[in-house]
Amino acid sequence: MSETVLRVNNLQTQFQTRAGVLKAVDGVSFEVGRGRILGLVGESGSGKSVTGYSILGLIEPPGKIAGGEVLLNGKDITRLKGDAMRQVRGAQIAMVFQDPMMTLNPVLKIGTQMIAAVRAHARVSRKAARAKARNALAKVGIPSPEERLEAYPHQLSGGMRQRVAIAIALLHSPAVIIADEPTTALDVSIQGQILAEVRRLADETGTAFVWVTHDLAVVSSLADDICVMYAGRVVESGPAADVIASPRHPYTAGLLASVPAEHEPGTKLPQVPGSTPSLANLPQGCAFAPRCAKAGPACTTTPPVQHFEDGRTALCHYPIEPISCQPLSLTSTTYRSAS
Ligand SMILES: Nc1ncnc2c1ncn2[C@@H]1O[C@H](COP(=O)(O)OP(=O)(O)OP(=O)(O)O)[C@@H](O)[C@H]1O
Repeated sequence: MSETVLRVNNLQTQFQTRAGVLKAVDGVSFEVGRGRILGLVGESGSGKSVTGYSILGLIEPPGKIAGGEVLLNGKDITRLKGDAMRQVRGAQIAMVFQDPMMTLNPVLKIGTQMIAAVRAHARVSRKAARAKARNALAKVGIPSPEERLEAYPHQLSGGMRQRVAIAIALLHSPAVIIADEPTTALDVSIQGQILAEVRRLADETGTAFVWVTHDLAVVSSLADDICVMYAGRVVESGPAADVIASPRHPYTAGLLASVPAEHEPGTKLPQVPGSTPSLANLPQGCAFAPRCAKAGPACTTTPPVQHFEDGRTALCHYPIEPISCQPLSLTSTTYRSAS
């Protein structure tokens, strides 16, 4: 296991609403090693994005981090405020959003924006900042980077804009990048190219990624490790290949069973039968029990975290026995670099 760069411990993020306190993230823990990619997967509303925003200190009232720690290279960043957090964000930990225009200003040239981003965290000349920006564009596979610096965002395709957003995130060689569904809106072949670049970048630069997605096909081929979230909790975690080959939590098994064999990256994860519960009205005990074929009498009480071989976990009273089955091929493309 590579050196841990991000450790999330018992993170709790809540929103005060008219319906009461919503526990959007309820005791989430995971860690990511240098150069590793963690896939954070689950249905809509499971708490993936709020987890990402919490790590970056981007939760605004009526939301708040109610407990837990986010250790970046061993230092708890949940305690940082204002400027101190802004210094960390962008330099040591960065975000890539689904819509690159969350990062890019439509009325400024790419070069102007990237130079400003470099100089926000480093005392360097404009010339040196421009060279750094050009290198970052080249690193994410953008052809003719010098020309692209002179372009406005609207002059680039969606895929190129997302590559620019990734290049901006990489400018300061952050320890961690949180990526929130950054390829979901893109054409499948462009998505495949970007995922291959991301795998290469993680391997070459050592930047760790937390990759938030609905799409198990993406996770199965891109991620080293998986956390499956349901109703604000991690219900299963472990090495991606092992979890996909032999899920131990009935929810993960349901997600996998609902993925067609020829599932293409970019399509939304089909739903497990039943609907996701309202966070304002969760059942007692296991939140998944009402949808679970394996639910039994114990499920009215909070399930324990079961620890299995190879660091795998499942939050379940009745975990599935390990099976030796053929590895499920969710996609014909793998995004692992050759090294
Ligand atoms: N500002 C907010 N106020 C109240 N509730 C919120 C707020 N932001 C998020 N939530 C709630 O937190 C829960 C988790 O949301 P989150 O966006 O993290 O889910 P997700 O798994 O990322 O889903 P999606 O993939 O659809 O974005 C949801 O029930 C959502 O309604």
